Amino acid sequence: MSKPIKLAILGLGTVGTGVINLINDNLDELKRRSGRDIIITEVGTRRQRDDIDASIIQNDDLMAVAASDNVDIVIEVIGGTTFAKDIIMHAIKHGKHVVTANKALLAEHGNEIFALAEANNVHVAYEAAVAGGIPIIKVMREALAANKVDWLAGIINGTGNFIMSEMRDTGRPFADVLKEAQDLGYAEADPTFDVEGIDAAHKLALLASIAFGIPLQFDKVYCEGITAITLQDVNYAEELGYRIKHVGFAVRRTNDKGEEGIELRVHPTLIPQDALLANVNGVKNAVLVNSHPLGQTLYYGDGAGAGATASAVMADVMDLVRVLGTDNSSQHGHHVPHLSFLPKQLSDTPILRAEQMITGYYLRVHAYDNPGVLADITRILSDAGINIDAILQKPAHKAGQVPIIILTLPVVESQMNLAIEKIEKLDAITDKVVRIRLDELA
Ligand SMILES: NC(=O)C1=CN([C@@H]2O[C@H](COP(=O)(O)OP(=O)(O)OC[C@H]3O[C@@H](n4cnc5c(N)ncnc54)[C@H](O)[C@@H]3O)[C@@H](O)[C@H]2O)C=CC1
Ligand SMILES: N[C@@H](CC=O)C(=O)O
Ligand code: NA
Repeated sequence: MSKPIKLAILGLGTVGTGVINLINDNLDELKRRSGRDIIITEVGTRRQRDDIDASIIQNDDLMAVAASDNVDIVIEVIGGTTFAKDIIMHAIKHGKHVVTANKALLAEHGNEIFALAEANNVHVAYEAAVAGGIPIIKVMREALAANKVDWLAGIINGTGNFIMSEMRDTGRPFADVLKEAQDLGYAEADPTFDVEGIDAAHKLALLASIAFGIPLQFDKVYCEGITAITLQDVNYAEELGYRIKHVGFAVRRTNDKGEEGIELRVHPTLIPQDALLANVNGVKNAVLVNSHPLGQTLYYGDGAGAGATASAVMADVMDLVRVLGTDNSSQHGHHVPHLSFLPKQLSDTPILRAEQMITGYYLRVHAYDNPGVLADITRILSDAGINIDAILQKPAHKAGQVPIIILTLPVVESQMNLAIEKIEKLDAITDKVVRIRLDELA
């Protein structure tokens, strides 16, 4: 019988505890699939825990655990981008394979971390970092490896989707639902990462790199969260046959000169109610990938939570167990490149600036119900070359002001900015124009 595979878990919060539970529950499955005993030898924890097996060494010196001779694979689930980075670099330098759920760290420092891993002939696996339990990294790096990806669109933050779904279905207040998402273990340590779209932007940066073969560029992802979305807009969108979802888009575009660019954006967006992504609710995530020649494929499941995330962590461990079991465990043998494409083959295709992005729009304009105001607004839009798809004028709600809802066809953002500036200067307009993107891609 081969030697057991020895794991260290750094951080015993939601995910770390989920991994211990999974191993206890499914030990037999793991062994029958890998042919090896998989044992946790050490954990890195701030406080001693009396609810874990006495054979596991508990250590508050995480650096020592990461370099221990008693460990083959280091699982980093402490989160954050400073200490977690030091510790992963330390583990790599000590020849350990690493499994991490830390999308913030990889989105911001992945280029450096992956390069160090390659130089040290070890792997950094990160299935849990994107869309929780959905095996999207494996799918994109392996199952779709023969395809050229044109675009992908995904609901990739469980907390945000849970909040949006609950608010729409029950009218519960934002803060109340966020608290529940935290209690369920879905939210980040700092939940502004969830509700301001930062977590989704981290995940989109990772997905885009493996989809298009570009270096990680989190700083170029356009990012809007869900905090400005009101129930009023949710309801108007529903009246018009749309649902508002927080979606990440990575889209390859070619301009009329044949130059390629990539749109990377996360934001709330209206999508048709009968679209698949419109019906992904609660903590579920979904990623829709359009690739050539396969066409569209959709991946769906729990995007957060202890069990789902532990499933992804342990799927990576199982892959590494197989690598460790081969004679040649180096990247030249059985290793799928970290970003799916060979490091020297990553391309410098530019990421488009926000003003160059193309989407449709939902506009909510508040105006005094004067004769001609609607004509003025539609003239400004048509002068800017913007096609209107639908208009809804609601009854006056305060002091003779009417909300006017306009849906437009796709337009370059810079054009829409100019049109909105002109609309806001009209005398009859009382408030800033509310704008939410609308995307038929999803
Ligand atoms: N909760 C979820 O559903 C998912 C979480 N993730 C990622 O997994 C990672 C962990 O997330 P959670 O388990 O939810 O967080 P958590 O906050 O529940 O757990 C983190 C644990 O690490 C410990 N820790 C932090 N710094 C430490 C240090 N210096 N020494 C010892 N212990 C330390 C904390 O005390 C805590 O117990 C994060 O990177 C997160 O983004 C990824 C996918 C899903
Ligand atoms: N906070 C994240 C956890 C999983 O990545 C989320 O809610 O999606
Ligand atoms: Na995943």
